[in-house]
Amino acid sequence: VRNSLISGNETIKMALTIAVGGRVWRKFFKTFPFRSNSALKRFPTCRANGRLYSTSSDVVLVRKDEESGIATVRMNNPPVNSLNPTLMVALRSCFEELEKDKTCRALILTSQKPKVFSAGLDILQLYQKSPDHVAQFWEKVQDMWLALYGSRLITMAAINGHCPAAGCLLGLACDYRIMAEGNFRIGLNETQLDLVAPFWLRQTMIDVIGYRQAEMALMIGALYPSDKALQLGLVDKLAPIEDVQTVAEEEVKNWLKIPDQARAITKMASRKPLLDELRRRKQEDIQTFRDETTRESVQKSIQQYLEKLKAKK
Ligand SMILES: CC/C=C\C/C=C\CCCC/C=C/C(=O)SCCNC(=O)CCNC(=O)[C@H](O)C(C)(C)COP(=O)(O)OP(=O)(O)OC[C@H]1O[C@@H](n2cnc3c(N)ncnc32)[C@H](O)[C@@H]1OP(=O)(O)O
Repeated sequence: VRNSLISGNETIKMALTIAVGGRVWRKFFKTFPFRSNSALKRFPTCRANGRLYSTSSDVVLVRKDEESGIATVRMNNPPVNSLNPTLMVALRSCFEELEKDKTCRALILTSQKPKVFSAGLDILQLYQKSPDHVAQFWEKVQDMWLALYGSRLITMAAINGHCPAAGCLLGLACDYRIMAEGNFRIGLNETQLDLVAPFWLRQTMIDVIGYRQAEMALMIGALYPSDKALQLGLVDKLAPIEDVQTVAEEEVKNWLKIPDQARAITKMASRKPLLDELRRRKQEDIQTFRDETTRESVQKSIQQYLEKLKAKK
């Protein structure tokens, strides 16, 4: 599925879309439905209206520049932006609101707390929890990823610190990654916790750094320092930590010179197969995650990992 870029029918649909001029975006969204409206209603909204705006829970801060159409989305879940249900729902809601905002053209995803972009999934949510809890948790991961990976916007990760596991998942879902120079690490270290990255996350890693490097990185659960990540193509640019945001804004401005429509259609042409595959296999993926994570041996590994984290101090 992954290798067949886009079917003949879809290519014709896209060509028609381009041909109809004024109604182009309506057709475009019909061809590539990014989100479900019913799902939107279930989540807290986060309007980006030109001033610093925070969601009801304050875990996501959004500032949109009305002139340029660039929104900066800051994760604000101290101490390490671990992705708990509240943060994931707020992120998803935020991505979807920005998607709907016709004046928004780009989003920069970053951390409010420099030195840690995100510590990945909240491990405590995976430890000694009921299968139902774990299943619901995983659906939130999927939905957050679908909203970001399937976004029509220019998406840029301003990785201003450590970026392991699901932190890296967020970065990989973006179009471009700028990371802080220095002693910060990024990668998919799931195997170190006895977890297996799901097919859609593995695929994005392969798409970004190529098969051989991705296979190796995933097997050993590698966390790379930023210079090595640059060399592998896991990130696209490095900047001093205090400049990551500015460099991201400059990069977005270059991307804004490309017409939105052609850029977004091109992006969707390459991402649609994977988006569709996850949508199709969503329940199967949830069941696998639930069954794997609640397995006794995995629970033991998670417990040991948590103990190691605590013992660090
Ligand atoms: C076929 C498919 C089958 C199955 C699928 C199964 C799995 C799919 C996997 C899905 C993909 C994603 C997985 C994940 O994201 S798992 C999370 C992995 N994350 C990590 O390994 C990072 C762990 N954290 C760190 O390394 C450091 O905290 C970090 C980020 C480098 C920052 O270091 P530092 O600033 O020194 O901060 P501390 O380590 O002191 O941490 C402060 C505080 O936060 C707690 N904490 C850290 N990380 C997490 C976390 N991820 N979840 C929950 N809590 C975390 C830490 O314990 C400290 O707590 P304290 O109470 O001691 O203050």
